[in-house]
Order: sequence, then C-alpha cells, then structure tokens
Amino acid sequence: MNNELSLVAEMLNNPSIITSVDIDSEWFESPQQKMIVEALTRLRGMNYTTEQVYREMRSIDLFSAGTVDDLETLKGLAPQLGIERELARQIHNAYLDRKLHTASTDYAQTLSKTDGDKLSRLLEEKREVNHIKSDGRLDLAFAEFCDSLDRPSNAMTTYKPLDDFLGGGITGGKLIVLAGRPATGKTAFALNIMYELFTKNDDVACDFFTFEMGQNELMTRLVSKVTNINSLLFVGKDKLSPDNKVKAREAYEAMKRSFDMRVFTSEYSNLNDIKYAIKKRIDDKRYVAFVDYAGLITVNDARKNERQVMNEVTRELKKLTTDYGITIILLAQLSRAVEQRQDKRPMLSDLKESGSLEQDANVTLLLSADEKDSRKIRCDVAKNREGMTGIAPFIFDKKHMDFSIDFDEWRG
Ligand SMILES: Nc1ncnc2c1ncn2[C@@H]1O[C@H](COP(=O)(O)OP(=O)(O)OP(=O)(O)O)[C@@H](O)[C@H]1O
Repeated sequence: MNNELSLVAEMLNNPSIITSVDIDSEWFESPQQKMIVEALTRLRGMNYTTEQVYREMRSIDLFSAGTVDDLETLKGLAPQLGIERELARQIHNAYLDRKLHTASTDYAQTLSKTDGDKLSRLLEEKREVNHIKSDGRLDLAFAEFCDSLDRPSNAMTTYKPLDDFLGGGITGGKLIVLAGRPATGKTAFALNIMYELFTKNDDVACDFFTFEMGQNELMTRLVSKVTNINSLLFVGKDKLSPDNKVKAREAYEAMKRSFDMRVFTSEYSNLNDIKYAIKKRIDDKRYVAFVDYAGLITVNDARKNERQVMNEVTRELKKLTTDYGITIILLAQLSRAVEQRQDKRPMLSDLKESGSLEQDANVTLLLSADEKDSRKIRCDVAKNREGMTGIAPFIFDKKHMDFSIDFDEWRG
C-alpha cells in the first residue's frame, strides 16, 4: 500500500489526525485521495463518520466520489502503525519534488526572477520539511546553556524605560505585539524604536514591512525626525526651503548608507512573502522585523475567517522568532471597546481578533494617549512573559514624528 493510501486510510479511522498533523490535500498526487483529504479538511474538528465523509466528497465532485463502500474498504486497510506524521512528511516531500521538477525546468527556460524566486521558495520549504527534530535529550541544550553563561548580553538598547521592563533591551527569539487605536502613533513609535536600535547598537539589521505606505512615505517620517523638519512640509514639497531640501536629502542618504535596513511594501503583504523576505535576511547580525500591521496580512487559504488568519499569522511569525532567534515587532489595532469605557486605558482584551495575538506574543505593548494632553503617550507593557509589566511614558512630537522619554512621568 502506498503512502497516500495508508495515510488516508488512517485518517478515515482517526478524525484527530487532520487537526494534529500538518496535512494539505494539495500534496496528494492521486485525485481520489486528494478529494478524500479535501473532504476530511472540511470536516476538521468533527468526529466524522464514513457516511459524512462520503457526502462531503459528493459535494466536491458528484461524479468522481465513488461509493461509500469504497471508503469503508479503504478504512479497513489502515495499517495502524501510528506513523501518520512520517507518512505526511513523505507525501509532502514527494509533492515538493514534483513541484521542484517543474519549477526548475521553467527557470532553466526563462531565467526570470519570478521563476527563480519560486524555485528558492520550494527549496526552502523542502529544507523545512526535512529539518530533523531534536530527540528531546538535554545534552545539546546543556552545552548551549553553559556557553550562554559566558556570553555577554545580546540585548539591543532602545529607550531606557522600555529596556528596563525588557530586561535590558530587545533580545532575540521574541514576538512583540505593539497595539493601539488608529492614529495613536504606532507606526511612528515603531520607527523611533528602529532608529534607536540602529543608533545605539552595532551589528543590527532591521526591516520594515508597511502595507499602507510607500517606501518614501515611510522614510519621510524618519527624515522628519532626524532633521527636525515638520513632516507636513514634505507633502507639498514647494514649501520646503532650499536649505531644508539639502538637509533632507543628506539625512536620507546617510540613513540609507549606514542603516542595514529594507522597507517592504504591500506587495509583501502575504504571510509567505513576509516569511521568505525575513529568512533571506538572516545572517550574523541581530535582526528585528517590524510588521505594520497584523490585520493587513493575507494567507493563501481564502476560506479562512479573520480569526483563523490571525491564528496562522501569529503562529508562523512566532515560529520564525524561535527558529532563528530573531525579533518581530508586530503592530496591531485595538478594538473600539476602549473608547466606550470610562477609563480609556487599553487592556489586552481590546486586541482585535485577540486570542492568538495575546497568546503567541512574548511581550505586548499597548500605546495610548493621555486624555488631557495628546502629546503624552503611555506605552503599557501589559504582557511580558519573561519580565515585569508597567508603564513607560513618552512624549510624541507629532510634527517631527519623534518620541522621547517623558522624564516628568518616568520614575527610573
Ligand atoms: N506633521 C504633523 N503634524 C501634526 N500631527 C501629525 C503630523 N503628521 C502626522 N500627525 C499625526 O500623527 C499621528 C500619526 O501617527 P501614526 O501614523 O504613527 O499612527 P498609527 O497608530 O500608526 O495610525 P494607523 O493606525 O492609522 O496606522 C496621527 O495622529 C496624525 O494625525
């Protein structure tokens, strides 16, 4: 019995497999097995019967569904060896080999960037599928632990009040969620953190994924901060004095030269593209990706609802941070509930599509403006898995897109 038949037979016997093992109907070569897996995927989470699976298959393709007896026969053939995960891995591998065969032929013919990128993505996926998992013993972990005791801290400093909560600064392996109501200054705050990372630390690389702005729209904000030129003046550039034009050009050029930074725009809003771009940037430097913002990220499966998409986004980004020891700062919106409360301070439960954002984040920062003075911004470290929680106070100079520590409030 081949791998596809064995796995499908196991799945017919055990409805929990489809929820616990990574399986995609697309990987199956046999149209019949593909259809059964598609039906099982639709019934995911249910304790399905063979009859239900058959009904689902008929709704997918009435004429190729076969008979319910065929399914019962297949079910009876299950080898029941408990190796579903390995079977799925082999099926996934075989699928990737077929795709790689086509993709490499296409690339050989066209040598186009699109075909080249497709080929690299498939190779990357293949590398991941065959990544050998740890056997759970502690020997390697212990060696790594001893090694880490003698290594200097690799925390990257930003603003002192925030660093203090984070145990000295931003360290790798973390998913940090930065949330606030629209126009509180999330993007500006993220850019300021990035600026601090570059100017206060060596060997740092940062990328900014922005799905609402162009590269220069984003850069203008940094230029405004660095040059102290009102960001509004960049909208109608005729208002900029010749001196300011020179200053702006020089500031942009200097950042381009000295910051190891890239800005990816909406063409990278698909989760796979984000993952791909991040993986390509991983080298010896300490890397931080800023993703603005979670609600605009798309995934390939169009059937997923908002909550399922968010689950996938946070799970996959979290996995990247732990697999590669990098930091991802994920921006997110807060729901309107904040405004309806007497006390306008945001809470973790205000995170839109909250569940997975709240759960997967190592750190959650909630930004909110003071009701009386909108320049005063509270950065509430509302969740911190490895450290303290509390408020880091800032002053937001909106004209110049600049965040500075609010020393009147900070009791450092
Ligand atoms: N030149 C300027 N002068 C005064 N205020 C400005 C200027 N430019 C932008 N602002 C204000 O700064 C804030 C922009 O902050 P930012 O875009 O970082 O917020 P955000 O939380 O990321 O918003 P969104 O959720 O809409 O993306 C807005 O309140 C905007 O009105």
